[in-house]
Amino acid sequence: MMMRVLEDELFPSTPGKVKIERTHAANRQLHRCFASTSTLFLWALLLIALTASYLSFQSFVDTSSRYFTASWGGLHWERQIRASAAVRREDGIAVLVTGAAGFVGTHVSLALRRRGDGVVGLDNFNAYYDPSLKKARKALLASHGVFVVEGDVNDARLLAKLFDTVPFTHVMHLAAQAGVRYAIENPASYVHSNVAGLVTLLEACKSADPQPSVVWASSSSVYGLNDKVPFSELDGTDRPASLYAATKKAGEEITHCYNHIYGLSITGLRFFTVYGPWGRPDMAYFSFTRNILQGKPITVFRGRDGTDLARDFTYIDDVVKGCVAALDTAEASTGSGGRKRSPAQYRIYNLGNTSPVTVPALVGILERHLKMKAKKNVAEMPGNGDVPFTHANISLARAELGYKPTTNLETGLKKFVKWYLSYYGYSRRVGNKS
Ligand SMILES: O=C(O)[C@H]1O[C@H](OP(=O)(O)OP(=O)(O)OC[C@H]2O[C@@H](n3ccc(=O)[nH]c3=O)[C@H](O)[C@@H]2O)[C@H](O)[C@@H](O)[C@H]1O
Repeated sequence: MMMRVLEDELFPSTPGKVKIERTHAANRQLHRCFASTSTLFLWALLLIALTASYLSFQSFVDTSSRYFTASWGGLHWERQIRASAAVRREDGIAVLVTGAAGFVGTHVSLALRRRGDGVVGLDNFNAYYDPSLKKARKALLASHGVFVVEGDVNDARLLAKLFDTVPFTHVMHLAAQAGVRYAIENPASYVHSNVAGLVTLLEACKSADPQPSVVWASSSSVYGLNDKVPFSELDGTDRPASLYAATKKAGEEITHCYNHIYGLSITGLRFFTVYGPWGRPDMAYFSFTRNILQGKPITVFRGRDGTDLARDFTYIDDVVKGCVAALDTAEASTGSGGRKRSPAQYRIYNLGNTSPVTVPALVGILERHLKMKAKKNVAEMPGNGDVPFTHANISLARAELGYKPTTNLETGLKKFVKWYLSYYGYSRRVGNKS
């Protein structure tokens, strides 16, 4: 029987049968084909479903990991931001302070908070210098009710979120890549923070509703190779001596552009070698103190012609008063929805001390306060961006901000040394670690 079937299939006896058998075979082929096509189709469906669920899982992981691992976002975070931004005095202001865990940022944030203004900090806690000092400043701010968001001014989404959460009246923009000589080692970091970061911040400010007034840190270094003293805001600033100076000068041009197009109220403050407690470890007065205490040598640079270098060292409390006065006198921005309604205020001020001191004199003061002698090496100023001297004319800041520095280098360094010894755990007998 089996043989018969096989024969019939292989050698059909009638043409009709052949036709029928052929039809059956074709059907079977077709059926197989359909069967395999539908299997394929099912597989394809399964694959698509798997891919889709994988992708949505990925996006779920991305989104949720942002909430679980990112340092910003979420309801609790928003509550902290709003609490920190809450204004506690009549006519108080709500200020976003960038670089809040930095030296000047910490002091300005504290001053604003103490008088009842709302303050939210932003800082990326980068490792340009010991981040543990920045964390300690953050803790100090937290103990005064100032919340510092960990994030970068280049993060446009974060900035948009901050402005969505709080209608800041002012931005105090102090986040920057500081330091004159480090630009030789890491030029890109200056462009990243001082140019790209500034533009990202200004973009956020111009789009914010209401637009905040912006006060930001420029630098005495924009005077560059100028030799007319004291440096006045009316002097030319087109001969920067370092990339740091060039990015600060670029900042002055960039802010002008946002003022002109979008009606942002802008105040640029040219800081002159600011020093004091909670200062920056990369600066000379700070690193000299550390080395003197540790019995290590310091290098004192000297001009090519043998002259001593000099700086218009400015004490932090004086600079803070200048910053706060700049915020208080800043007019409102005039734009909205990314468009200017009328011309907006654009100002630039020197915040210096008006009495330059040479670097060897600075060392002498430190030696007296530390009651220790420095092991000094003298070397010619390397050609890496330093300028021989700085000296501020502060008439404009005095007239328009009521800025009046009151702390000389002797007094200011005394306060700095006191803080340094206490912060780094030296006992009262200077030089001994407790
Ligand atoms: O006003 C500014 O806009 C800038 O001020 C500050 O720059 P500077 O005035 O260069 O301060 P700082 O490094 O303390 O050097 C002081 C002096 O010590 C000399 N110096 C320095 C180091 C050293 O080892 N030896 C030395 O002699 C050195 O040659 C100089 O003569 C800020 O850092 C900068 O971010 C910016 O804000």
